[in-house]
Amino acid sequence: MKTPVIIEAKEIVTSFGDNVIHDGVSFKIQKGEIFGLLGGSGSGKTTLLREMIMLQKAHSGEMIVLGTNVLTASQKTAQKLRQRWGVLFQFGALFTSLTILENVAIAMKEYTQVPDWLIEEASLMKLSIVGLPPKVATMYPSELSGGMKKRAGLARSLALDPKLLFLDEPTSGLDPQSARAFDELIVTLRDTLGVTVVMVTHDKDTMANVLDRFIILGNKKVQFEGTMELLKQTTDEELKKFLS
Ligand SMILES: Nc1ncnc2c1ncn2[C@@H]1O[C@H](COP(=O)(O)OP(=O)(O)OP(=O)(O)O)[C@@H](O)[C@H]1O
Repeated sequence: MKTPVIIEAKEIVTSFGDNVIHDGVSFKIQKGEIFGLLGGSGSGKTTLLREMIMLQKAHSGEMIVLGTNVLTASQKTAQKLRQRWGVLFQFGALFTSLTILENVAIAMKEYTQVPDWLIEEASLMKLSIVGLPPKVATMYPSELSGGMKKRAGLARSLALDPKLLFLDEPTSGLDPQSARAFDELIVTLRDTLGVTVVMVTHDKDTMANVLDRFIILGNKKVQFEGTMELLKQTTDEELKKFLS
């Protein structure tokens, strides 16, 4: 049976004024994979991710996410769609004046009619899924280490039980040990919750150990799409840089 496609980018063109960032970018992300957006600095990885989650609009092409072309989606469709994915931005962005439990509970409070006691239970469960102990619930972001903050951010992105997760540079700013532990957590989440994960990363270890497939952006186009095994066979000197 063919694996369903969760995201398909077709001939995406993006420009900021005269500055063309993507000029005909196409790729597919399949259900259940951990997919990477790679490329040199300024190649347009984050912009592509922002286009998938409707924070930015491509100039032309199609960006089909969970069956909807997000470039032409109505406001109502867009609002519903946003509840079907979770996002963890590079700088975590936890609300500093709220406890960790309150941070995790925000989306549930806003988008569901679930009673408060159940939201609290569910939030504690999300914390446990990402490997944080219950005592963290009453703490504030400033009291947590970088790795714990990332985990709390991840717990928050899981609040509405999304089947799709977007992560922007998830291991940046973490020490090597925390970064590898976070990598393992991503794989565990995919294996246990069945989420599809899309991430921007520069991290060579993440690339080798976590990603099932990835694209490499360069010269405004997709220079490579496939697995690490496939990349190892490349003779292209520019692409080889992603192996070392
Ligand atoms: N809102 C914006 N207005 C103007 N230019 C922008 C905007 N957002 C991004 N750019 C430009 O688009 C290009 C791609 O940026 P983007 O952040 O997507 O690259 P990236 O591959 O994620 O880079 P990095 O790895 O350095 O984070 C850059 O040249 C950037 O300056």
